[in-house]
Amino acid sequence: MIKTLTGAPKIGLHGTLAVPGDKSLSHRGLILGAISQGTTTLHGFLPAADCLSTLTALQALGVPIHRDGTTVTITGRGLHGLSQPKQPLDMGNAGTATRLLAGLLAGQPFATTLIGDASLSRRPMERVRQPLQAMGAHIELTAGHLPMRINGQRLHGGHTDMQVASAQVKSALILAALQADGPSTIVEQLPTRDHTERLLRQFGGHIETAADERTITVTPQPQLQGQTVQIPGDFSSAAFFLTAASIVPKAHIRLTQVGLNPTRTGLLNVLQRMGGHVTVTPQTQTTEPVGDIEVSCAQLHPIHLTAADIPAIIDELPLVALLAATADGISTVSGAAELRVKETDRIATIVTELQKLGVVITAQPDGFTIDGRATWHQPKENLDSHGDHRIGMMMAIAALRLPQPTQLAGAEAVDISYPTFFEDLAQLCQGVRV
Ligand SMILES: O=C(O)C1=C[C@@H](OP(=O)(O)O)[C@@H](O)[C@H](O)C1
Ligand SMILES: C=C(OP(=O)(O)O)C(=O)O
Repeated sequence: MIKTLTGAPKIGLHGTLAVPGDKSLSHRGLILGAISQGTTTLHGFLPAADCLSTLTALQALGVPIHRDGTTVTITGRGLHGLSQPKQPLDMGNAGTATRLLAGLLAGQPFATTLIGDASLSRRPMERVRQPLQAMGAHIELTAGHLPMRINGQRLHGGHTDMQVASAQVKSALILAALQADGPSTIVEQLPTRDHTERLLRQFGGHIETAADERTITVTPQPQLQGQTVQIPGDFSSAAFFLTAASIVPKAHIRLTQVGLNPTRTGLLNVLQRMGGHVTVTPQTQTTEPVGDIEVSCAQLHPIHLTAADIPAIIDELPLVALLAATADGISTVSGAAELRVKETDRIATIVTELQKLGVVITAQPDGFTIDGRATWHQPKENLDSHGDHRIGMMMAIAALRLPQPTQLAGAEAVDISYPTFFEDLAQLCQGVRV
């Protein structure tokens, strides 16, 4: 689908917005609800394609799930109550769903096959197969990719040193460890988002994180109890508007009830370091920290990010590139080779798309260099999401700096994580001043 983007809003961006629920927490709430006893209710669920892939897969595993808008009710089947699906589970575009379910299904007493769309079928799955195999799992891949055939086994607890900084792999190992015959220790290279750990504790699981924030111990065979979960707004969705308000002249917006888990909010630190105008007002914390964020336009300065910065900003790196493309100097991002194995090779797609606007950006194997001092121009061809939701939304924000309208090809990709993105953006473009 080609979408016309209207170009720079004359009055800037204004107003107050509550972005939809968190994608990572929506996946996890469904999965933990499915393997608990009793009813789980998710409020603020994200009804986007990725999370609906998880919902449908769990229904095919015999879990009764009812959705009414953003409220989801799950009748838990317990850790041992899933049943063999009649067909392969189609995970669509969702990397998180695939990796997490691989960990869960590795310990179930039946065989399952996971398949996905063309993008997901190119993404690496050896990263979950290898450590799960060390716990006794039997998983066959197709040249390292989907289709994935999982022959469920009795799993063994043990020690895993993770080879990649990935919350998806960590969460797969935690879900496997719940079903193992003894305790498991998982050591991360760098701390990654800890939603699985926090939510599992809420459901009654026994999981401990050491003071180094990288060593996790899981005690198996818990009696998980269904919960009521309030899912906060997705920081990664809010990030598009944090960026927009920072780079669009006269902008001033407020985003409410946003998840502020510190393992996710690297973009706030980046904006502060770049000279952005951001104010955070925390609310009462439950399982996850939540708060409001106010942001207005500022002249940004260059930034240099390295490997240790990356996990807390992994999905926001396209936006870091956009911010850097307006800064008054040269910015660098390194240690971000993981970008190459997301929905697209995001280093390549960021560079291709921003170059269409005259941005001076060079790809490196593990990041990029951007000189923000170049003058932008209207693109000579359509902007393109390349089928990647975050690239499409980043370019829609970039287009707010252009004097004339532009066209975005593949705009339907936003449905993967933010189906109402264009409506919410239009609301801020016409917004009431805060
Ligand atoms: O665990 C999660 O919910 C996610 C983890 C990240 O992937 P990796 O952990 O593989 O980097 C992130 O890119 C993805 O959007 C969601
Ligand atoms: C990488 C992402 O998601 P996933 O890995 O779940 O496909 C994303 O949402 O940017």
